[in-house]
Parts: sequence; structure tokens; C-alpha cells
Amino acid sequence: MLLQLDKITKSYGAVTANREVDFSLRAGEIHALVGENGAGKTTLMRILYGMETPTSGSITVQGEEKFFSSPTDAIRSKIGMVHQHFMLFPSFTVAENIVIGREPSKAVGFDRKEAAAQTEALARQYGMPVDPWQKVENCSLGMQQRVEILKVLHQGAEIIILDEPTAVLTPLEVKELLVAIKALSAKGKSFILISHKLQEIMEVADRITVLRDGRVTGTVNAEDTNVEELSRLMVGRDLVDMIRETPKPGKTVLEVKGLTIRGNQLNPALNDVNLHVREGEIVGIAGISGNGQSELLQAVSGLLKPDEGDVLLLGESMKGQSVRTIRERGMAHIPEDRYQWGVAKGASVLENGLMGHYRKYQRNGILRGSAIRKLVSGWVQLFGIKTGSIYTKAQNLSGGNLQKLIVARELAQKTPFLIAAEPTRGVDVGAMEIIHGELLKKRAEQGAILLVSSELTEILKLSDRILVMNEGRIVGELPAESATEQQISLLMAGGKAVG
Ligand SMILES: Nc1ncnc2c1ncn2[C@@H]1O[C@H](COP(=O)(O)OP(=O)(O)OP(=O)(O)O)[C@@H](O)[C@H]1O
Repeated sequence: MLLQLDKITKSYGAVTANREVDFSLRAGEIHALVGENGAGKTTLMRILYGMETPTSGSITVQGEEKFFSSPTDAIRSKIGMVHQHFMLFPSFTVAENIVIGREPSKAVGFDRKEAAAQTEALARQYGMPVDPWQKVENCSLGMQQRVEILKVLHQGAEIIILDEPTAVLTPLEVKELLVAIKALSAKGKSFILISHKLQEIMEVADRITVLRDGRVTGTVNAEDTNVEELSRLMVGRDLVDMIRETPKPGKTVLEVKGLTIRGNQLNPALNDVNLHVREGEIVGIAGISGNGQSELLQAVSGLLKPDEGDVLLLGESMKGQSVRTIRERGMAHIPEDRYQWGVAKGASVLENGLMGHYRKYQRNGILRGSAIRKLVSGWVQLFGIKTGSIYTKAQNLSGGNLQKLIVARELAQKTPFLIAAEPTRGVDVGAMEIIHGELLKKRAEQGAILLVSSELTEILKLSDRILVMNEGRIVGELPAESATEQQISLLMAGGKAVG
């Protein structure tokens, strides 16, 4: 046994994130940690990585009890962590990011060539190809993920914590990452893997520990369980398959005409994009991230001014209109990056619940306190948002619970048009079921939804029509009832549709 966590408890005031958690890791093992949003997975790993101090309990590494007061302590004990959000310096090269903190030096200053050589050697040794000289901001997300892992390997990690490592990767990048993790574990490295993607866990994990409400509800060998049993252990009930009613599309709500954005270093170009979404319809956009989906959504929501083309909402041109006006005319927006666009982290759950829509909840310039509190408390219940109270700061919510708050706020607006970008990123299987149900309810109420998701299963499950984007263009449209993952993947990669 390489690592043992004994009876770890962590309380934040009235909230207990971990309750007497026992967890162990063997050398060369891949041990998955699963559980509902807010179950306490990230907190437990932050404790192991020295970012938080446990209220009680102990950590033993290779038979020796340890007290970590910072990540530097944990790194010294050969523990590395790759966080949910990349922690790389975008303007630095791959090699610079990998050696940071342990930079090779020459007589005067930093030895770039040696850093690149070390990076190449590490990449070769562990079969994780990267380009040492490439700036991180120009790397694909898959490559960035490899850089994160190589960085902890460069620090000498034997135990590697991966917190939702596949959340932003394409299906191919996910496959490559899982293969790399397997290969590393065969070479003796041990992994703790947090993920909501139970299928992936079943593919790579040796053992799986389930957390619920901060407690361990069970540790099982992967070969003795299956996805259904895991879901049940996590959410405490069986999940039900949703019923999708036959679409009854009405009049056009959103029309995008010849939308063109000349690209620059930050934004890839958008080339003559045309699409429409009707009442009672979900139009899904599939594509490898970075192919113009973000720019399309930003242009539609008024965040980015296009060079050419127009966006019509309910028949009216939104050219030159502010985001506020577009929202007031009938748009709600679940943004793809919840931290950058979705919330103000230092504000409370209640304040975030109003954000962008507070004008609706005022009378004579004064916010209607009790009505607002009732409203936001209602969402907390409906979506099972785990929070100390509605006055808790958003930054203290777990990632998935923050996502549920944003989804609840935007769905509650009952607007004719909704942009749903990665609506279930980082949420657990139970919450995913609820969010999908709510999106379908909006469709049944004749709402028009533009869905962008890197999860093909989500696109296929929810969409009535599927558009595929590649290099800033719509390269294909497929009816959802006959589209297959293979067809979509081929189009996403720039191929032609078949069948
Ligand atoms: N600094 C903090 N202050 C107050 N409460 C916190 C703090 N950090 C975490 N929590 C609470 O502890 C609980 C566990 O959160 P944690 O982030 O560990 O969950 P998780 O299982 O990783 O969830 P997710 O799957 O959504 O990432 C949540 O209720 C969260 O709101």
C-alpha cells in the first residue's frame, strides 16, 4: 500500500465536506473517486495535495505519517495534482511550463535547450508526445493536458491526482489520455482519478471509491461492478431514460445569416455561417473545440461584433445591439466557460442567481428581497444545488453545483431563445438527468435552443437537427434520428459525411 487516508474529516463552518473518509492507493493502481456534485472529492484531493488542512484524520505515505501544509510538501512526498482547470502559463512554451520551479540553468540564466531536452526525454519515456518549443496558448487542449501530466512527472510524482481530466477533451484526445494513463500505471505510477464519466472509469480503473455527502459509501473492484450500479451508489436511485416527444417546430426564433469574423491570434475565423433555430426545436452544434463554436456563440449573444453578416432574433436584426438588449429581447445564455462568463465568484449564490436579470426583480429601483430569496431557494431545491445557504459565496460551491446554478438561472428566464453551451460539463449523472429533462421541457414549451456540446452522446440525445462545425464553417447538417457518432466524428475532423 502506497498511500492511506484515515478518517479524514473536513468542515467549513456548518458544511462538512468530508466525513471520516478512508481511502487507500496501491503502487501502480488506478483508483477512481466518484460521487455527486459536492460529495467532497475535490476537497479530499486538496487535502492530500496540501492545499487544505483536514479538521481531523491522518495521511500515511509509504508507511510514514505525513502532514502537508502546502503543495510543496506534497510534491516532496512525490504527490502531484492536475487540477480541473489548467494551471499553465499560456504565453510560456511547453518546456518552460514543464520545468517551472525546477528550471535547468546555465552560467547566466535559464537553459532553454536543456529544458527542451528534458521535456523531450520525459515525453519519450512516458509516450506522451508534446512539442517543447510550442507556446501553450497555441496547443490543443489534449496537448495541454499532457503538459500538465508531464509537469508533475518532472516534479518526480509517483502518485498523480487527476481531477476530471477528460472534461474538455475531444473523444480522440480522451482515448489517447486513457491509453497514456494505463501505460504510466504499467510503469509503476499510481493514479487517483476523479471523473463523472463512468464509462471511462470502467475502462481504466482498478478500484472505485464512491463518496456521498462527504462519506465513503463503498470501494469496489472495477471488474465487480458496472455503470448502472455505480450511478445507483452515487445518487441513491435508478436513473430513468428520458422520453423525447416528437418535435413540433414552429416559427423561426433565431436566424444567423452569413456570419463572418476575420480571425486573429485569439479567435479563429468564422466563415459565412448560416443557421436557424425554430420554436420547439433543439439544434445541436458538434465540433472539436476551437473550430469557431465559441466565436459563433459570442457573436450570437452580442459579446463579439462580426465583420459581416447578421443575427436576427424573432425576426429583428441584433446588429450593433448590446448584450443587455439582446437578453431583454429574449435570449438566455448558459456560457461554455462557467468561471469566465457565468458567475462572479466573490458574490453569493443569491446574487449570482439574479445576475444579468436583476431588472426583472425590482420595484421602483429596489430589489424585491423576499421574492428573490424564494426564487433562488426554489432552484436550489429543484436542481439539488449543494450549498451552505443562498448567501454562500459562489467560489465555495463545487464546480458541478456552480454549473447547476447557472443552468437554473438561465432556464428560469423562460426566454424564447436559449444558448446552452456545454450545459452539463462537470455535473454528476443525476444532475445531468435533471438538466436534460429541463432542456426538453423548455423545448416542449416551444422554446428554441441552440446547444453546443463536446459530448456527442449529449448532442445525439437532445438535438432535433445536428450541425457540424469545422474550421469556422458549418460543414454538414444531419437529422438527429439517423445521425451516428461515426458520421459526426468524421465531419468534425474535416471529412465528408457518409451514409
Ligand atoms: N472553501 C470552502 N468553503 C465552504 N464550503 C466549501 C469550500 N470548499 C468546498 N466547500 C463545500 O464542500 C462540499 C464539497 O465540495 P467539493 O468541491 O469537494 O465537491 P466535489 O465532489 O469535488 O464536487 P464536483 O463534482 O461538483 O466537483 C461542497 O458542498 C462545497 O460547497
